[in-house]
Amino acid sequence: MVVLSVPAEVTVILLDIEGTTTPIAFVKDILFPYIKENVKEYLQTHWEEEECQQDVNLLRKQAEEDAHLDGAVPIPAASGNGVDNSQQMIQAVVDNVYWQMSLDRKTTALKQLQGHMWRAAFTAGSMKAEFFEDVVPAIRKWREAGMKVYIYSSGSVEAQKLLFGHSTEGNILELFDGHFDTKIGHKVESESYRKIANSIGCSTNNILFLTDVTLEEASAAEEADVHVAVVVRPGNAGLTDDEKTYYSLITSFSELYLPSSA
Ligand SMILES: CSCCC(=O)C(=O)COP(=O)(O)O
Ligand SMILES: [Mg+2]
Repeated sequence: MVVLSVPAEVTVILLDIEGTTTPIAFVKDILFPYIKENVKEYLQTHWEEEECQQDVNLLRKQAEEDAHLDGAVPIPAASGNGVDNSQQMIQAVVDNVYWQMSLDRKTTALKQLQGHMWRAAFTAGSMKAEFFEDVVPAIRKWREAGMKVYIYSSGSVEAQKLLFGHSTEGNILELFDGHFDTKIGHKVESESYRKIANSIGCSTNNILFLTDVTLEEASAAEEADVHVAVVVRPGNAGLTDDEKTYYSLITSFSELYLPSSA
């Protein structure tokens, strides 16, 4: 088995979700289709609720920022009352969500609505998150060895808690010391990793970030002096020969060797 030695200065392991703890197929074939199939009905049912209106306002602000992009779908300002107005607005939000999802955008606005929508499916037990089989045993071992373990995903913190709280392995939220999402900054910006270190109360070089995305995520983390290992999983995007040479690669969390656990 390949073994990757974790530098002695590392005290925190920061985990991506999609393609790292969880198969991309679970996200693309279960989580995202659920949104597409249910977004219209969800908006119609919850339209008058404050949480739903906050989600719509955030999506509208994002749509304004996106106005210059090819194919962007505007969400008009609420101009009047009445069923027709609400139905037009709902259709605009649905079209905007579909457009953003067609580009796999990671905007806070889209991720917030998605998190709220998944709540019903996870809490009803009709959806259970999946993890690669090495994930839970490895995290338990890291914690026994004294590591802190955090999640950093584009999925909202609320969605992350649903995922880890309702999984095929039960509720495993206790395995994490905390969660970060795009509210701290996007995963492709190195400043986000500095803010995470600051929030945890450690230096960036005390963190090892595990992700499947080399271009921009791994590189942004590295730029902030965070240690990075790229996780190669079935279904993940392929890596170039240069990326394979440049990055430390693991195919399972069990390949990480912690000197402190020897
Ligand atoms: C609770 S995570 C749901 C998956 C998701 O929406 C997503 O964007 C995953 O992004 P990641 O940063 O974990 O690759
Ligand atoms: Mg990922």
